Amino acid sequence: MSSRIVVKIGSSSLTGDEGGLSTDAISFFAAEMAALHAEGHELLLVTSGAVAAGFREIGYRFRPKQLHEKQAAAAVGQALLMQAYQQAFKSHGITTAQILLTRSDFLIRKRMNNARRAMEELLQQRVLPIFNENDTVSVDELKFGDNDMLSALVANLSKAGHLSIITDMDGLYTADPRKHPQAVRFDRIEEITEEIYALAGGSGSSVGTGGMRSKVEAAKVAVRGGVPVFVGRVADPGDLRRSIEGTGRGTYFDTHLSSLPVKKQWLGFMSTPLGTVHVDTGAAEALLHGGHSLLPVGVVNVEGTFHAGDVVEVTGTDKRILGRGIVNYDDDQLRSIQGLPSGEVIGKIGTIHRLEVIHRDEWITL
Ligand SMILES: Nc1ncnc2c1ncn2[C@@H]1O[C@H](COP(=O)(O)OP(=O)(O)O)[C@@H](O)[C@H]1O
Ligand SMILES: N[C@@H](CCC(=O)OP(=O)(O)O)C(=O)O
Repeated sequence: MSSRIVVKIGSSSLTGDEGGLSTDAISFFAAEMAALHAEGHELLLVTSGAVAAGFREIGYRFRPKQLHEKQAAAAVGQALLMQAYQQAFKSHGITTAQILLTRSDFLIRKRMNNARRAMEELLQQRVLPIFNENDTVSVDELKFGDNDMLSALVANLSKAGHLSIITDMDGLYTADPRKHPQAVRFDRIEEITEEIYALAGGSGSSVGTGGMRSKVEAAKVAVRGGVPVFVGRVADPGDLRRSIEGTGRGTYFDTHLSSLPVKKQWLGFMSTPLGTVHVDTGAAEALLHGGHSLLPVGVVNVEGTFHAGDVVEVTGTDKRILGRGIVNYDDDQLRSIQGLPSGEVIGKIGTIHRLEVIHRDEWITL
C-alpha cells in the first residue's frame, strides 16, 4: 500500500567535519527515495546541510558559530545543496521543488495553510518537495536551529503516514555511544517520558546541531500528531525501505492511539506563548486530570503582556510547564482577578466574554 513518507536527512549524513557535500551520499539517498517514489509512495524530504555545504566554499575554515556567518554560509550552501539534489533526482526522472520555511511561518495559520496547499499541489504533480529552514531570514529566538522539529511539523502538516529521521547513529541509546560505548539501544519507545528525554544528549559531531535530544522532541510532536517515527541510520541499499517497514537500524517511536486535531497541534507545537500563567495544585489537577477549564480562582501569578485570544503557557507550583491554552483575558485584567472565586469576577471587571481563563477546548497538555 502506498503512503506519504517524510524523510529527514541530517548534516552529519551528508558531510564530514571538514564541511562540503558528499555527492555520493546525495546520490545514495536519491536512489533510496526514488525506489519508493516509483512504487507510488508520496515523498517529502527535509534536509539539513546548507551551512555545512557552504562554509568551506565561502572561505571559513570551521563551521561558523556567529549567526551572520551561518546565514552567509547557508545562503551559499543552500544553492549547492539544491543543485546536488536536483541533479541526483533528475537521473531518476524526479522533479524537485525547494520550500524554505521559518518557525514564524508556522505561527501564522494562514501562512501555514498556504504552505500546505503548495505542498499538496506538488505531491499531486509527483514533484518531490525539499524543505529546509530559511536560515538567512530566521532570527535566533525563532529558529528551529536543527531540522528535526521542522520535519515533525512537515509530517503533521502533510498528515504523513511515517517519518524517518536519518542520522549518523543507529537510534537512541541509554547514553551517547560516542562517550559511553556500553550504552544500549532502544528498539521501540511506546511513550516518551521525562526519563527518555534525560538520556538523549546533544550533538556528538561538529556538523550536527540538535543531537538526539532534538530528535526525541521532534518525535514527540510527530507521534502526538499521529505520525510514527523512525530515528536511525540509513547507509546501505534498502535501508530506507527497511526504516519504513519496521526493520530498520534505529529506534521506533509509536503513535498514540488518537492523533490530535490540527488546531491543538498548532496550539501545542507551533504557536508562540506570549505569557505565563502560574496555577495552584487544584487548578493543575483540574486541567491535567479532570478535563476541566482553568478558572480565575486557580491562578496565582501572571507574567508577560498579552491580550484575550493569545496563547499562554501554564505552569504548576514547581514551575513545571503543564500545557498551553488560548487565554480569555488581557494580562492586566487577569492580574486583577487572579485567585478570585467565580462569583466575584464580574463584580471586579464588569462584563466578561467568558468566565474561564482558558476553556478546556482551547487547552493542550504538554
Ligand atoms: N542517547 C543517545 N543515543 C544516541 N546518540 C546520542 C545520544 N545522545 C547524544 N547523541 C548524539 O546525537 C548525534 C546525532 O545528532 P546530530 O549530530 O544532531 O545529527 P544530525 O546532523 O543527523 O541531526 C549522535 O551522533 C550522538 O553523538
Ligand atoms: N538549516 C540548517 C540545519 C542545521 C543542522 O545542522 O541541522 P541537523 O543536521 O539537522 O542537526 C542547514 O541546512 O545547515
